[in-house]
Amino acid sequence: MPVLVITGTGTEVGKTVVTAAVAAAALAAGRSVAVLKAAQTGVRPDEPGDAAEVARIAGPVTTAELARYPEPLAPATAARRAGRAPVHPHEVAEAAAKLATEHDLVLVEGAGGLLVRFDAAGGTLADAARLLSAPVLVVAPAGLGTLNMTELTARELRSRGLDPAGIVIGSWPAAPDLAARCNLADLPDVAGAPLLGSVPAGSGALPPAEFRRAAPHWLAPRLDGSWDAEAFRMREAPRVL
Ligand SMILES: Nc1ncnc2c1ncn2[C@@H]1O[C@H](COP(=O)(O)OP(=O)(O)OP(=O)(O)O)[C@@H](O)[C@H]1O
Ligand SMILES: C[C@H](N)[C@H](N)CCCCCC(=O)O
Ligand SMILES: [Mg+2]
Repeated sequence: MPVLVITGTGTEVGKTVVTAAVAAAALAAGRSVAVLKAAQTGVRPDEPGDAAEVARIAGPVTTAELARYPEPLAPATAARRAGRAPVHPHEVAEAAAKLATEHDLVLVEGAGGLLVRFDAAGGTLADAARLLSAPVLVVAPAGLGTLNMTELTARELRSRGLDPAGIVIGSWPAAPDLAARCNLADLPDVAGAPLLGSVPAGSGALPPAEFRRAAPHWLAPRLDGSWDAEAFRMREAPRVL
């Protein structure tokens, strides 16, 4: 199933920008793309959320958002405080599976890092990825502190039988410092997964046409949507179909 789950080492690491880059690369390769933001927090009803931001920058993708809560918090906390129903992992998996029947590629963006809770039972994006048997892309920052966070995320994925498909650096500085430069060699080692690209800092603010032209060059070819199950070593049939 053509679902790629996009998580990160935390919030504000560039998941949305990376999602847009992957979407743009897939669109440029002639593929149809859907972007599912599992739960959007910290955005008012009249504001564009992450999925809309991807569409703005990357181009014509189908967008979906399962719930929106105004406070900038973890979805479970924001839902509880708003007195609203949370989003459960099986709902994320079902929505992604449905979109996958109609698109060549479905990108599922979480909220914050991998273990951020979606519901009061402690359900997370990792649970949704597991239900989908989907590969998980890990977005990481460039600099010091990244190795530990990335290894923790990759280990957690593996402990759940999930596959860290690779790492993408969400915001690569124009003048990378020593730690950022060293991370290029060390990240694949600590994560046990390839570095599949890096998005230059500031590119989220590029004119969309320029972003779309450049995006395929920031990513390894397999992230343009031409990847298949084998490339991402998917091990099991999807459970929600
Ligand atoms: N490569 C980039 N170019 C431009 N801006 C960036 C880039 N990476 C991150 N940013 C900026 O940093 C902030 C966080 O990025 P982004 O929204 O992609 O993070 P996120 O990981 O998706 O966070 P969330 O957990 O809220 O979904 C945003 O304001 C975004 O505009
Ligand atoms: C509001 C923010 N931008 C994200 N959407 C939610 C991030 C939740 C992080 C929770 C945590 O890890 O402490
Ligand atoms: Mg985001």
